[in-house]
Amino acid sequence: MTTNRHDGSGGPEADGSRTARTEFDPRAVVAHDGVLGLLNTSGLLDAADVHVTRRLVHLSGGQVSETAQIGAALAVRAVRQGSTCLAIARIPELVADDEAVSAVMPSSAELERALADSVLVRGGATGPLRPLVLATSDDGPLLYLRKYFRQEELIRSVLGERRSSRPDVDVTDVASAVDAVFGPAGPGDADLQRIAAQMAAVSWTLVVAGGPGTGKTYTVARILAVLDRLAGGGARIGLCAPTGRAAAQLQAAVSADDAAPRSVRAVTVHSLLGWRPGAAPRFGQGNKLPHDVVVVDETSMLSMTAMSKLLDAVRPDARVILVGDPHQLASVEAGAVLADLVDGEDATPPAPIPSGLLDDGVMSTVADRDGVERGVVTLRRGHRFGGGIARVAAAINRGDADSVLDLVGDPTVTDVTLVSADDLDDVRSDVATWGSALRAAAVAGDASAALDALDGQRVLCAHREGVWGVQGWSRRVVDWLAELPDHPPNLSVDSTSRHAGQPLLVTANDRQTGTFNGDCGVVVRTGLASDTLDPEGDGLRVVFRRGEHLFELHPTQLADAVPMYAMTIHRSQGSQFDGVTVILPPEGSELLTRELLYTAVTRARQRVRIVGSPEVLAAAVARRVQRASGLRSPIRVAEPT
Ligand SMILES: Nc1ncnc2c1ncn2[C@@H]1O[C@H](COP(=O)(O)OP(=O)(O)OP(=O)(O)O)[C@@H](O)[C@H]1O
Repeated sequence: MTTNRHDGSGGPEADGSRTARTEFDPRAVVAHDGVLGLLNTSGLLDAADVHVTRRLVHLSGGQVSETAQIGAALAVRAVRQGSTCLAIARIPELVADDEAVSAVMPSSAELERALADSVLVRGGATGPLRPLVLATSDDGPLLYLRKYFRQEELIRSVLGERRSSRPDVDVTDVASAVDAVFGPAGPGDADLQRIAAQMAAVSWTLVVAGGPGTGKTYTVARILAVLDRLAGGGARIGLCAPTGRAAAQLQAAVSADDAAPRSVRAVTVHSLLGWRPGAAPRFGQGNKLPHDVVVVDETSMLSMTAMSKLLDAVRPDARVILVGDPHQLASVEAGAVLADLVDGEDATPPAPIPSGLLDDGVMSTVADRDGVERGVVTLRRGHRFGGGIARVAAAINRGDADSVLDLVGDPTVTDVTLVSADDLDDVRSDVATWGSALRAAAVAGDASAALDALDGQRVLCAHREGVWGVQGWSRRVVDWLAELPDHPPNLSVDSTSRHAGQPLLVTANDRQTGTFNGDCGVVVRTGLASDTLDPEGDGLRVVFRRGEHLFELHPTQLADAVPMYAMTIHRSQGSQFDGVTVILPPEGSELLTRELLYTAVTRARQRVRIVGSPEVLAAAVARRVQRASGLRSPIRVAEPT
């Protein structure tokens, strides 16, 4: 059984706040002297950043200036915060208006000079250890921990190599396979799903990007059918996703789509690679994966390390299709590879597209023609929701806070509203409607209706802890529900007893029961008898839905499940609900970013209520996750590596 940390907890500094450390703070370095100790006390560095830096300095065997040590510690910090490197030009952002930090922090130019001269970058007399790499890029100098530089290099070189040639296929065969799967094209039909399939046939690597409900899974099922036809049937297809839950959902979606080849099975990326904790993956450079096509779903959640292992393991003559929404939250580990690939600039141009593949007239109407030619097809037509949600989501992505505020305040836009935290009557009424529907269906033993009710509404919080986090809002929802006449009065947030209508969140992967971290189920009566669990557990079952399929478990089979009355936005990734209530904290926080807000709003199919102030909402739209990486533009390294 494994536990995925993808719940927004992210460790003690998960809210991104920087506060000065007291001596009892576990992130404080005990013997903190020197400039690193000072930066630790100020809250900029964690103990881990300081300890790793001291170790690197010790191993390098030479004198390392304080300035270079600051650079090393900031590079460690950058990885801890999700970047693959330190963007040295952005040092002033770290200083902000903190006087203590400003007094000791070198300028970007001083830092770059000190690093270029340092044994950490150049190597010392005692050995070849050079733990840091200094590179230049269009975004200014970048400082890497060597391990991450190597991973990025591998991704760059494998993708560059794959871009330089194309599979040897006949365009007339492609046209007939695409017609067979999609039906004949209409005149001037600029159908991006169809274009994605045409490009997949002639590309070693294709990115299929798009927001929720734009038909990514639908398109992948058809791409696989096209590729299978071109291979004469029997193409070996590896379908994978970063988490167990995403893989299970992908499997359910693909199985329900008649277009997809029947034999495909979705697994986690780790399982595809035979990658167990603490060991190297079974498949890699010297032992390539057998598949002809490898599809990665929810690629936005894939870390750079996992992407580098995957690309190392695919055969050069296997197609790779990366699918996902680049605007969503990135991996909890370092890297935002999908967003980098979608927005980045390639060092080498792609091999020419075979003539006759794409209709020139059709392509002249495609807005992002350059993207298509680079092998990045972005689907834009929403098939699931429209109206206000799509407009608000688009404005959030553009960083257009004024439009977001106009839309949420516009009385004609009824599907997205902003409500004040002092006026929660509507939210309370939504919760009551949700709870009563859940309870009624569960007491009647109607699993399908109970699961429909469960997904009818969800409270999503940016934070896990605190009054405005999952902790506080779960209590609030429970208090509201306990006052309803149809609910048991002894409801509790952390109850271990089960009752009909209780929503549950699974917190760990469990192969035996086929449940995954993040799955939500509901306790229903089986018709046998009681409302609460008796010692044998008879009378109640926990039901789950996977695609079209329902399954039930005895409550005692679920070792890792907790009552769920609210959840973090991180954990809601990959799920959809009819209505969503997004709780913003009263004060803006570093965690509250454009990506987080976009992810929350796009979980809803029909309506969104945002609880918070216009100021905090606008600040969230303006705050972008800036993960530094060298995959966005060509980079150069002065030192031999
Ligand atoms: N061209 C199409 N014609 C008809 N229905 C479509 C088409 N494209 C997508 N759909 C339908 O739209 C819905 C959303 O599609 P799909 O699940 O593939 O989107 P998605 O981008 O994978 O969404 P998510 O990111 O939320 O998983 C599905 O019911 C799908 O069958």
